[in-house]
Amino acid sequence: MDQSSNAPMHLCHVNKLTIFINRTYTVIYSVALSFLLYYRASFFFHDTKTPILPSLIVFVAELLSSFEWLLTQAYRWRPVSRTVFPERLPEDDKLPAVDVFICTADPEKEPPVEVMNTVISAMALDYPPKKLHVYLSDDGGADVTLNGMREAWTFAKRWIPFCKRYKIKCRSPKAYFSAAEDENEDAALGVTDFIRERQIIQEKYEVFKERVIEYARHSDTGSSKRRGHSAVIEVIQDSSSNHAFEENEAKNMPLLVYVSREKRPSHAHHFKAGALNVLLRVSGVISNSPFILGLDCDMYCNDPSSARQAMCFHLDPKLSPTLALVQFPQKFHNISKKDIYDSQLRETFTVLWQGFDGLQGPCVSGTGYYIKRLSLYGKSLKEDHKDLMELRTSVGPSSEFIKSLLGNYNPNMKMAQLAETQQLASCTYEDGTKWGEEAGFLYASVVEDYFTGFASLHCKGWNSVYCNPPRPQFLGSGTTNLNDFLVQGTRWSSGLVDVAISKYCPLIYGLTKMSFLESMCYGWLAIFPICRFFSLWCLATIPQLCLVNRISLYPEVSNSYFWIFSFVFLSSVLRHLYEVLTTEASLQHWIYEQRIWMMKAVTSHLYGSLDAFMKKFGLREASFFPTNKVDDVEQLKRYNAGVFDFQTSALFLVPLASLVILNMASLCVGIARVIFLGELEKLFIQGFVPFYVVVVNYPIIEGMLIRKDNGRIPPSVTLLSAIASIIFCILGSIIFM
Ligand SMILES: O=c1ccn([C@@H]2O[C@H](COP(=O)(O)OP(=O)(O)O[C@H]3O[C@H](CO)[C@@H](O)[C@H](O)[C@H]3O)[C@@H](O)[C@H]2O)c(=O)[nH]1
Ligand SMILES: [Mn+2]
Repeated sequence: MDQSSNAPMHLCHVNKLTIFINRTYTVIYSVALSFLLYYRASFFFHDTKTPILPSLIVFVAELLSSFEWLLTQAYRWRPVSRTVFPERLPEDDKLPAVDVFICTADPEKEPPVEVMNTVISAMALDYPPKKLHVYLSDDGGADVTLNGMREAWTFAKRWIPFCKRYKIKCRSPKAYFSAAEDENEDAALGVTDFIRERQIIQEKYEVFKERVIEYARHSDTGSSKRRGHSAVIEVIQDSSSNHAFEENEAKNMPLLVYVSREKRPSHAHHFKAGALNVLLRVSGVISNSPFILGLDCDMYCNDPSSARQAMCFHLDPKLSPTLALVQFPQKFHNISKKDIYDSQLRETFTVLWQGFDGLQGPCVSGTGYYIKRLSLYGKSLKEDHKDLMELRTSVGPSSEFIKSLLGNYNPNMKMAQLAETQQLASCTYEDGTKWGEEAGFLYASVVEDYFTGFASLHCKGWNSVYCNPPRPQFLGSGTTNLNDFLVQGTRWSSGLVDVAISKYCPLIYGLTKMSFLESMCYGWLAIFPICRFFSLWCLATIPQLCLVNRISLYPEVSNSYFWIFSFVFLSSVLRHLYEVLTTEASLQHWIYEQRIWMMKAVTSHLYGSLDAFMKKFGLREASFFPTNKVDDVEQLKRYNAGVFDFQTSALFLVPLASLVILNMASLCVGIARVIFLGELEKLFIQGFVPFYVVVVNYPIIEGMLIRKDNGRIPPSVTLLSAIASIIFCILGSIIFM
């Protein structure tokens, strides 16, 4: 390791050409948009024949989507990418310690074998074992998880040395053994010892897996257990010994700790943020590492080098004083070539986060980040932390924990500390403290990651970086059916809109606390669900209703504004296509995104926004239903074949189907008018809107009218939707006439 040289541990690349293209586009498109909005606005003064209401609604929709578009330009202002040189890090004994936090909540939706694979992969990170501590938070309080951890520990004692000896890259045993040989890039392939040993380990893995499955069969995984149970904290170790730290050192094993916080139905538990805060406290009195790797239970380490890669930034003296976290992208192991739901979240992790990175850095993205512990303690530490009384009111009464905060702390576990963890994980510990408001992960939104990154980190002067190396460092399971996808999208929208309509709205609160462009990025995330559901609902109904009622909303072909509208539409579509193609996705994927973007806007974004408003007015309670990580064989088959699976709630299906029916009907009226009245020139744009909606959403039509399998849209839903769109059409006509 060359420590003496001054070579940098990381580089940041600014792509000048991309920046030039992006900024030029922003300018040209802004001009076109201004003309478009001018056309609309002047319409109210000149045209007195046309009813005002439809034009007004369309105008508001256009204003909102223009505003949304403007905010996204911040992400295009200065995208950067980064390279790291972990080989230039200091010696192992100079590396800081890392605590890994893994959260699981429900053994039925999150298969224990997979969760254990994540645990094992984290234990096998390429990092000094003495400096690695893995904590699993189990909100399900399930026996299978605790027993699974004990089994995982035993298996890891064989697995870790094997991985290290043969430099295995993929350290989740499940992923490793299920990959084809050439995918694993095994350096020692062909060496007889290696082949023999791999065989033995594979058998051990099968035994381990069977035992966990067996536990799951007999374990109490009922929902009553999930809602209420006492705290269980256990350092996993061999039953014969009684000092985990010394023993681990001898065996070159990282520390492994099971944490199931106390939960009572009478106490709000604040979902994942609550779980993470318990982990912060419990780990504080056990290992108290200065850095934390946050992982979801399905996100296994696909490459052991992530900790070292992250340290390339955290140990850079120039960056480190203000650097709160290094974020890796979320990537998924189960993405189909025909990713019809855009489960890979392409735009977020290939375009937006790079743009964020060129400013003050991306927000915390839930999983796959290395964060500085100190940055999470909020106000309590940045200000004078010698005032003990104030610390007590802020982080609670535990003196062991306060000792850990003050830094003069020797992380050497004693029984007393372990007893202290019971108190730290109890559901009353946070009463009257600042946990969730200033300290730790924040509770005000179910997208705790986004909100914490915003209010606790970037607003307080911390920065972050985004590291997206060619080999994915972490791989999780993406959603593979429409239902999970829309439910997840609804939760995200709800959590984001929570922030938009709170006093923390980034477009106001953020302006004085961070750079203007950074607050635009945060602002876009908070308000896009509202903008999109509103503008999409309007554009999917108003021009169509007007077409049926012979009200004209757009300029005729002969009008010069026709070209403005055409340019705005075509260039945005082509711009999207360009981004899709330059981020290694296919032409087909571009259509998938256009479609799922519309589908999400009229369902998830709508319901999420409503949910947020209802919570605000006290009409609903916050909820967090973990995403299902168990694949239904049939649904998975459809996803892989690129066929929509419409087995989801009618709440999602009816809006989708009704809107498509309405658009089909208005398209027919439009065609009739063109044929019989020769109104092509007059109707071009207004007829094109439903045409585009129908073409892009063809799978919905197929699901209603053509398919006969289980995944189609049930006839009853189609009927209901048809009735809904007829009623809508009649009501609309009455209002607009
Ligand atoms: O009460 C809860 C609910 C969830 N979780 C865990 O939180 C993680 C994320 O939940 P998941 O169901 O996978 O939700 P996703 O929508 O896939 O998660 C994304 O969005 C969340 C915010 O809504 C972020 O916290 C996640 O990191 C991010 O991956 C999982 O490990 C869960 O076990 C808990 O620990 N306790
Ligand atoms: Mn997830």
